[in-house]
Amino acid sequence: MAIALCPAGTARAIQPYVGGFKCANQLEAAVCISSALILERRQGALANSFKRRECSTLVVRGRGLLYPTITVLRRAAGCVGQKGVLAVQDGSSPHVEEERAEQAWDNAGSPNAPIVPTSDLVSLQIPKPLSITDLALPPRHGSDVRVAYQGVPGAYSEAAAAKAYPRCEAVPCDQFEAAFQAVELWLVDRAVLPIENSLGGSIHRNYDLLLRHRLHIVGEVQLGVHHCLLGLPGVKKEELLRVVSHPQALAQCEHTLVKLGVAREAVDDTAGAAQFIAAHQLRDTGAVASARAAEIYGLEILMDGIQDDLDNVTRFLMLAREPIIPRIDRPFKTSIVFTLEEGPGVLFKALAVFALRSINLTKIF
Ligand SMILES: O=C(O)C(=O)C[C@]1(C(=O)O)C=C[C@@H](O)C=C1
Repeated sequence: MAIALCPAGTARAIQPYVGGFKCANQLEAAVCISSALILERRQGALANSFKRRECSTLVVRGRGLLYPTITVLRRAAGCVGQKGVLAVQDGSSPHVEEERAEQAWDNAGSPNAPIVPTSDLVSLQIPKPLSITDLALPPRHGSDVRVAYQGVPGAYSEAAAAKAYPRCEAVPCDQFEAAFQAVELWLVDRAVLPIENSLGGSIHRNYDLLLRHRLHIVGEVQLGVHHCLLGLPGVKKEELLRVVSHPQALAQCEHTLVKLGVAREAVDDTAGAAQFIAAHQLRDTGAVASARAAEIYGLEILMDGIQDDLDNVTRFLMLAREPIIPRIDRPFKTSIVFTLEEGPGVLFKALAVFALRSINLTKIF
């Protein structure tokens, strides 16, 4: 199953809706959902019916800022009980994404229900498109969830993804922005985001990312982070002049690194630091990273368990396009962001809302 979009080659992805592509004054989107369905939307008019056809493609077309909403896609997917998949186009060369629809969607609407009315259509921002070349998409290997993480293989975020979704396909992204966009553009199902560490505290930058994007927290996982000092084979730790790693990892190993008397340099992720040393054969440079990173990049473990506290735990959030609707049969954790007008006692009053309903607060940020 495959889709190619926008023959003119000017399509731009629209965030955060699935399959939204703005092309000049027209919108085109396509999603591949099954081998037996086409959703047709006529130019300039709102379609209100789905047509079943012998075709492997679901296509939605419209003029202006129409957008195929998740409702549309869900409903369409409901026709065949399969999950939709999206193709992305950037610039003039058409990119085609292929994927098997593997998961049945919950609560898919009736195929005959009306499409979202025009009044519901909202203006959408048009972000810089994420191109397929920005995010290499390996084959699925039968895994059931694709999880984007920031870093390269061997990063702790990859381990967190595997802990949360043991059969997942972890998709490396060079930046958190790319991981978020990958979810928003339906290239992956989830993104994993480190949010807090037992030694370093809150990761403020990532809280800001949560505010800037419209993804929802659907889970969390706590991972024991066991840092090693890595170097090229044959190198002794006394020979190191500098150590590179993610700033959080460097902070978590402060005591050891101070004792070693090395310069510290921050890079994007721990495993990336290991990869960098291996790629440039840097004999005077060490990396703070996982034992798995040592294995992947052919480095030696010069010191093991170098974090300042043996119980070094990082909490990671799992993000998805859609929220989980909390059930009442078990407790759910919810994150709320709000602002208050300046004034005496306003914070007290806001918190009273929770206290009066016996809602336990685990963290105020
Ligand atoms: O660089 C990595 O390996 C990451 O997964 C990032 C990260 C972080 O951002 O805190 C995750 C866990 C550790 O606390 C150190 C680094």
